[in-house]
Amino acid sequence: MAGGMIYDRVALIGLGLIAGSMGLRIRRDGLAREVVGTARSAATREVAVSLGLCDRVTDTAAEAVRDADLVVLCVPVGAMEDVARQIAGHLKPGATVSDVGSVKRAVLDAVGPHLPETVDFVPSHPLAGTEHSGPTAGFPELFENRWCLLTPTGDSGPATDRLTRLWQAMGASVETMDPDHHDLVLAVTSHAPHLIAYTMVGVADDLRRVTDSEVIKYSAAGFRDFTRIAASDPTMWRDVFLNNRDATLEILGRFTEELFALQRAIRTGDGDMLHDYFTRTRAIRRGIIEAGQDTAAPDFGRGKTPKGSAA
Ligand SMILES: NC(=O)c1ccc[n+]([C@@H]2O[C@H](COP(=O)([O-])OP(=O)(O)OC[C@H]3O[C@@H](n4cnc5c(N)ncnc54)[C@H](O)[C@@H]3O)[C@@H](O)[C@H]2O)c1
Ligand SMILES: O=C(O)C(=O)C[C@]1(C(=O)O)C=C[C@@H](O)C=C1
Repeated sequence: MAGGMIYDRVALIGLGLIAGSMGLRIRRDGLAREVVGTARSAATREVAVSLGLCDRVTDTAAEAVRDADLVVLCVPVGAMEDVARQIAGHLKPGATVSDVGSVKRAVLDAVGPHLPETVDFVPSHPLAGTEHSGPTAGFPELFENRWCLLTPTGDSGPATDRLTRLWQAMGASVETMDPDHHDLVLAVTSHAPHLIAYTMVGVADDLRRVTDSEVIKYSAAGFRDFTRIAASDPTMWRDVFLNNRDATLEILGRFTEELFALQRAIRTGDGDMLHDYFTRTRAIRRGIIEAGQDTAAPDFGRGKTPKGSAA
């Protein structure tokens, strides 16, 4: 469904999974008159144009943001400051600058100080992704039925409203949130789970010598899901952990305590404890489904075929 034109010119910096999905959706539904993209490598820029992720590409970020009324930084969290420095002197007065980083406080602190007072900075985080990265990974339905969290600070009401309309037109439900609170919530729901998946797949890899290829051959569904998550982009996830250190360490501390309690129950044969624990966690899953938030069907994104649509 077309959402009508919301911006005149949108500039996407870094042409990977998220920027690609935004560009395809914005162009498909006419949400901007023009989408300009830029990436460091000429090969990525060429692929982006050939796939229609943007109308045109520029060699530098400084050129891409010229006359753009929305600029979205779609690079790994650790690269945001460098990009902010490159674009700062070239932004159109009155423009909105946003980003899609998975961590919000560190990006706010890294980008904010470089931006002129004539622009509004409205950070965003679409809670949508896959384990694939790069310009070929994007698809226009990525944000459909997903949350997008905005963490504006200061006086950016009209800019936030307009950006909200864009994310909604791309299929997302939008909420605003305090950046530190965002980082704590995401440490629980995304960052720690990714680290646990990385660890579990690492353990299986260590065991390979003992089990030969059985770990892969007899991979059950739970472990397969872990391997999908653990196949995510290494640069992106390195930057997430380095930039959401305190919240992630806080959650991992709690995780370790719970793990020890379960370990003890197994060792002492405390079946009641295990049963009670698993009953509690099952209720949480059922609550998510009843709230209609189980949009992350296992195949969604993998085959780039949204739930319910024909392959
Ligand atoms: N993948 C996900 O599941 C997901 C979900 C939500 C948000 N995010 C966030 O979105 C951002 C982009 O992630 P993605 O999945 O699209 O990644 P991606 O790897 O698909 O794309 C990142 C792009 O940034 C470019 N890039 C990397 N380092 C750069 C640098 N130093 N300077 C300029 N460009 C650079 C890469 O070449 C690539 O074009 C990240 O901040 C990530 O935390 C990712
Ligand atoms: O489905 C996936 O592959 C994801 O991991 C996406 C996911 C997540 O849900 O944790 C990963 C990182 C983001 O910042 C947002 C979404």
